[in-house]
Amino acid sequence: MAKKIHLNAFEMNCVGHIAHGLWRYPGNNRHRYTDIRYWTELARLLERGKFDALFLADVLGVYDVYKQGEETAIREAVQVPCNDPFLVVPPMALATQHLGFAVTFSTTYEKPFAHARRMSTLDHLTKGRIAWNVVTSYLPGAARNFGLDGMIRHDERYEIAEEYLDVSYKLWEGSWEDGAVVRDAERGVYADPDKVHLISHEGRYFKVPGPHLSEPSLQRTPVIYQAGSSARGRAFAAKHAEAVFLGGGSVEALRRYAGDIRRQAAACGRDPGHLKLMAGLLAIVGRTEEEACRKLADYQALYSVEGVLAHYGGGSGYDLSAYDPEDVLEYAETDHGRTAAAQFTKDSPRPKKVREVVETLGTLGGRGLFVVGTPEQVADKIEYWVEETGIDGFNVTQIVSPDTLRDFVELVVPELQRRGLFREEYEEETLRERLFGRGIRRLPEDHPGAAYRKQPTLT
Ligand SMILES: Cc1cc2nc3c(=O)[nH]c(=O)nc-3n(C[C@H](O)[C@H](O)[C@H](O)COP(=O)(O)O)c2cc1C
Repeated sequence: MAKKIHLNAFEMNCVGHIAHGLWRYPGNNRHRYTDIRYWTELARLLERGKFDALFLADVLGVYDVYKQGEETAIREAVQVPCNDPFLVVPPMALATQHLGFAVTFSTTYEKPFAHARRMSTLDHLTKGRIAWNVVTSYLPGAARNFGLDGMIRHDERYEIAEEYLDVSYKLWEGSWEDGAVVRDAERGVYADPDKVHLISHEGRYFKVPGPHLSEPSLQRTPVIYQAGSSARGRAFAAKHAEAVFLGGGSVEALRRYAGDIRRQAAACGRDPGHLKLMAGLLAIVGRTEEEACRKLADYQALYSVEGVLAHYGGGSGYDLSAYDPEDVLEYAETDHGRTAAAQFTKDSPRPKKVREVVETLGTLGGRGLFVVGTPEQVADKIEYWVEETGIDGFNVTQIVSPDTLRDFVELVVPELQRRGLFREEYEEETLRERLFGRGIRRLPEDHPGAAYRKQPTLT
């Protein structure tokens, strides 16, 4: 039987997420991101399309590498203005019954104790439909906004993330026992103190005695997503992630990253089947090929190269305005995102001149899996990419809102369902069950967080 794929919508609480300049496209609703109804309408659309989840990216600073300043990012609305991704989840959860929500949150700047409660609160309110996309951030402005002079070194950010997750697992899995909450009105006992434990964490970066402030939610630990495909990022994903948003713009890079993460997961004692690997997908769909191509031409005419270069500059650390266009872009290690830095250097099949990289970036779809065509043609490419790379699904990027995702829901999803590649109905209650099967509400036994369930009382 054909492998069923997983679909997330890839979004961000801002005007210019990925398709920079397209806020000018007539009828684009992106400017409505500050209206709560924009989000509930989007959530209902995705639920109509039986999507697994809405995946919300986030950053905590302004992109200021390109042309050594923030002007371009602000003028072009490159992920600024940008609002908090957590706060749009409750209204969307109220407007839906099944759709999951994966929210990006960085382990580098805010402490784990308050974050653990925020995630437990959302897991309660969504009835087990919440996921956490674990990132370590890559913008110098974010570091400055949290009182640092500059970014913490790239690999040390992942060391902090390791301890951050340990604290989180202890709070989610090891503090409140099942059955701690008794709600015994006659005896006047809401919770049994003997079943609520300190976590007594003392580590290199965090000191958290506990106990957790939230009572156990359906999933306890939210589904753990991770996005960051550097060598250190892949090692982190192999140990912790249940779902990975892979970087890498080519089939070869995706295949290599996917294989590496699965091999490393097995080496960590995890069943590689307990990780779902997703790639970003830009799909422009028409009822006819001509219609799809006309949409592409209209979108391309408004696509902002300046905006894309500002985005790429922050992600990779490379200010392409400072290079000679005829120079070959060489890999240089920075503390920004190393997946982005590798894309046109180490991951490129041949050396690329800066001029070529700018041309590629300036072309819609230049950075990843991209398809323009009829529903059948899009489904054909989706089948091909899954077979060629071994990935399990996609984060479907919104170009024009809500057109892009509405086209995908109304035209591509039925074709995928017809081919037996995608669910026709939601069957599971929680997000983790949707990814791994009915009854699997909590972390599997082979996940490092599960170890804290077995630990003796920590008080
Ligand atoms: C596909 C993809 C999506 C990402 N999305 C975000 C994001 O929304 N916010 C963020 O701070 N970092 C994001 N990152 C970057 C990493 O998660 C992380 O911030 C890290 O510093 C850079 O990762 P890397 O060097 O392992 O690529 C993303 C990376 C990839 C590959």
